[in-house]
Amino acid sequence: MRVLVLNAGSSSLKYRLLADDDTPLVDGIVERIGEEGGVADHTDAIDRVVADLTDAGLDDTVEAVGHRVVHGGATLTEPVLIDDDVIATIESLVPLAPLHNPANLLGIRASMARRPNLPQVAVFDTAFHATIPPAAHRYALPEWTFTEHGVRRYGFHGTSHAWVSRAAADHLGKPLADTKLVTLHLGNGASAAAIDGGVCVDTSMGMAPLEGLVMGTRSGDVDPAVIFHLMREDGLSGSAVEDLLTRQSGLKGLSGDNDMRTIEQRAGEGDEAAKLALDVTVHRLVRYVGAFAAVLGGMDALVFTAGIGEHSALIRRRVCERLGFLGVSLDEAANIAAVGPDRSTTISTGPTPVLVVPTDEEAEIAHRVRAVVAG
Ligand SMILES: Nc1ncnc2c1ncn2[C@@H]1O[C@H](COP(=O)(O)OP(=O)(O)O)[C@@H](O)[C@H]1O
Ligand SMILES: CC(=O)OP(=O)(O)O
Ligand SMILES: [Mg+2]
Repeated sequence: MRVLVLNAGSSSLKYRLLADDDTPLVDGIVERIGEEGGVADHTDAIDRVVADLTDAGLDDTVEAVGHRVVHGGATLTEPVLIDDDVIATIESLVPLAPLHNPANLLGIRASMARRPNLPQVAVFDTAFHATIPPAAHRYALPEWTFTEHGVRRYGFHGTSHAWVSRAAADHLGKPLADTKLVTLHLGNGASAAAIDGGVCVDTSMGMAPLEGLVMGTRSGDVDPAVIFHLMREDGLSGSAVEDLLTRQSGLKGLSGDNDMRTIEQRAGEGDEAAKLALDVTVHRLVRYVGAFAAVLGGMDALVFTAGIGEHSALIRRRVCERLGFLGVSLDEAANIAAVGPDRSTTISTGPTPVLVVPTDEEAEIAHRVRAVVAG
């Protein structure tokens, strides 16, 4: 079955048409959406996909469409055929994934309007994290916040964490069922996961894709007191604080730029704000790796993936340098050679392997789509 996959992230739209045997027939990415030098918004990005498929003469050959959907909430924990109820649920979760679910819905609606007779399947970032036990998914808040408002940790990037955990076990030559992994998905959004025997037991993102690591424009962890303080002292409204934490913070808040390539270049030229952005990013990563190694009771391997994880030798080096106590010993030649790989690479010679594993959310989504359509 030929599957078209639409993977809308906060800053990019990745798309791929996969043949029966997974060969990519059309493969593209629209980057820096809404930024200088990029297209204006996700609607323009979708137009680019349609044009690309049409130019290739393949638009009519699509047999099913797979949509990455970031937030599936408490009920959508498996890939599903999209109908009106599914759309309504995804829409109701927009406040919890404001940078993502609207883009995912745009893709779904555009695709359903153009091809109403094709099976359209939603694959959720949250699904892989549904196994996280209450000790890790509940916040220390009163029960009603959970029962009435679904306040809990959901976790994101699950499609990627699932894919790279299997690929990492393959690369190590170990059964996934016997492997404890910490996976770091470092893209524009970033999250860590603790995976025990293929089952996710903890992750750094929370109710929304806002908690945890430092991201392109998102703060990651902040003391909630910061929010009340700014509301009181600066008169910020709730939505102004939300905008501050989701769109004006992270790398962008610290340095003015949200693209890691630019920040690395500026830091290399001695720019203090860019250096601080790197320092805070690295420190937060080290903190989560240590915490998740403790959660797992030991780590068989550490995995780097996604845009920064796969391409930034600098971030990998700086994190690994601080993990000697966990059995990591960086192989710098392998680390540098791992830049831009299309296969997994080991970059630590210590007892604990560190792997660079290219993620493939599109392939993972296509497999899920075939399984749903096959029933
Ligand atoms: N060669 C590179 N060196 C450092 N960072 C890189 C490199 N290539 C891409 N990146 C970073 O990867 C991030 C985007 O990752 P990606 O996984 O594509 O994001 P998205 O969350 O939009 O899917 C950006 O911060 C970008 O600067
Ligand atoms: C959930 C999330 O943060 O996704 P992305 O990294 O693609 O923005
Ligand atoms: Mg992404």
